Amino acid sequence: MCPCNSCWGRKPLVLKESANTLLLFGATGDLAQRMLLPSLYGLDLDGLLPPALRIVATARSDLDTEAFRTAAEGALKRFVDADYLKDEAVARFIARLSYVALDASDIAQYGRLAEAVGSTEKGLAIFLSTAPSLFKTTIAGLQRAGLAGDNVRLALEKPLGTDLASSRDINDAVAAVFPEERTFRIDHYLGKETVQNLLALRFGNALFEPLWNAGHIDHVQITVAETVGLEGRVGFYDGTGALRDMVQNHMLQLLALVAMEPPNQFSATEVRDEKVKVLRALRPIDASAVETNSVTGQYQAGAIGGSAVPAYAEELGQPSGTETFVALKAHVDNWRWKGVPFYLRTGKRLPQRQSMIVIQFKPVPHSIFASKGAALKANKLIINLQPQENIRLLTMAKQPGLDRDGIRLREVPLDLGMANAFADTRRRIAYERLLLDLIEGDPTLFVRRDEVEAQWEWIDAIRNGWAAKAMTPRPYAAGNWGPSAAIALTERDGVSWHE
Ligand SMILES: NC(=O)C1=CN([C@@H]2O[C@H](COP(=O)(O)OP(=O)(O)OC[C@H]3O[C@@H](n4cnc5c(N)ncnc54)[C@H](OP(=O)(O)O)[C@@H]3O)[C@@H](O)[C@H]2O)C=CC1
Ligand SMILES: O=C1O[C@H](COP(=O)(O)O)[C@@H](O)[C@H](O)[C@H]1O
Repeated sequence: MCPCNSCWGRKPLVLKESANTLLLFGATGDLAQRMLLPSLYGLDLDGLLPPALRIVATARSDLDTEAFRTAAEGALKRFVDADYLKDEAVARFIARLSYVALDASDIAQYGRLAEAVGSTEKGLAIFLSTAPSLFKTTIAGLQRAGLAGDNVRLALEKPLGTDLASSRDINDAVAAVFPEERTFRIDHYLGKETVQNLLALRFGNALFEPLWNAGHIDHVQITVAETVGLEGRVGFYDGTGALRDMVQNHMLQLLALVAMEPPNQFSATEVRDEKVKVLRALRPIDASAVETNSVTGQYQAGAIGGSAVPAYAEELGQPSGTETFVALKAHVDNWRWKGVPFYLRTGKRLPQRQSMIVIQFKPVPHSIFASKGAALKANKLIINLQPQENIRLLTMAKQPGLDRDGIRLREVPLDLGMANAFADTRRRIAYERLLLDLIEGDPTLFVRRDEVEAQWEWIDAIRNGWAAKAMTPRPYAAGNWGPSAAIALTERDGVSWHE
């Protein structure tokens, strides 16, 4: 912590030096192969990794360094766009890698890891891309092997618990060895370019902030729709469900970024202080509110893009009460957002992959065009996170022409998008930003303990409410936007989901 004795320990002591070793747990896993190794390669390609950085990979599989390097090269060939695979860059990256086979649950084996890592004096960044059930022993093993000292940072992948109690348990185990300023909790949505661009849009322009409140905004919609189903993560997903898999982390982070007050600077403490205030101001959706403010669903057999898709229970191999879809109507109880609903929805096997935030502004107070028969639509700001990354402001404009009987208006998008402005920039994987920040020691885009715990507190109330009201997921056919009750959730307020 900061030694200044005047900031109540809130100010992080930022470790300015880049780490010279990255220790990657779970290096043979899906996340490492699909995202982490390609991200590290991308950083290396662009000359962003410290020249001397070594990457020590570890997992249970009985491989040696040569075999791991071959597997890593295979992963790059599969998951990196061929345009960016340059022989020289691949060879340079692969040469950074070494591998140590280790059963992370056996604390006695960590000595071998310490040997491979060597001195931590010049900074060690550790990334746990393993199941959370391994976190406690891993942390104990690292400590015992001398891999947890002052120059060591620890990054943890989600899920950080399954409820507030288990999350506290993990956080306590981490905090016993790694102080908060050296703990980097990953939410990969914070690494997405458009998510960071949301902050630039809000706080880099004079235009939006004066309107960014209940006086001018009617409601906010946040949609994270996926076409994929279980993708082989049977045990994990069925024990988790959409609320805990997506809302607890990614969607609440998006909501917090939309709703937060301007931090006085773009730095870790200030940004996270503002986000946590929003999370704490979320009105609980408890047993008295779950039936009106939440809808859950589970996909049945259907079709997406013309291809037949089996039901969730069929993919799982047994009946289940787990929700694969959730829609919520949330409120942030503070002055800025008084009376403004935040509608959230996420689900698997929806018609298209689409993540977006829609800010629906209120209509103009009086239409001067009504007497001429022209209809006005209220402005809408649409922030597309994926698959397209762009920001559009829907505005009203005059339809060109000499209309004798009046004036015709139409809705036109003002494209504030990155697609055109940065057409020559390589689209980065979200983990590139996060891995670079971990290596360099900047925690701004990582989630602080109080944020995670505020998120869980809100989620636990919803789950307890569902249990108290014996709510079970409603069926929806794969390829639809969830059960019809999710449409009714907004239509009751005269609002339609933006599609
Ligand atoms: N995959 C994804 O898209 C996402 C994953 N996550 C989270 O990231 C973490 C990793 O996910 P993912 O890569 O998909 O999981 P996988 O099951 O594909 O990989 C798990 C990794 O952990 C290693 N491992 C398992 N048990 C041990 C052990 N006892 N000792 C040492 N290593 C062990 C495996 O090694 P080996 O194979 O050699 O046994 C493997 O490298 C999970 O917590 C997951 O929830 C979060 C967001 C997205
Ligand atoms: O964390 C998770 O995120 C993915 C969706 O990530 P995205 O970047 O592709 O939007 C989701 O599929 C997965 O279930 C969840 O665990």
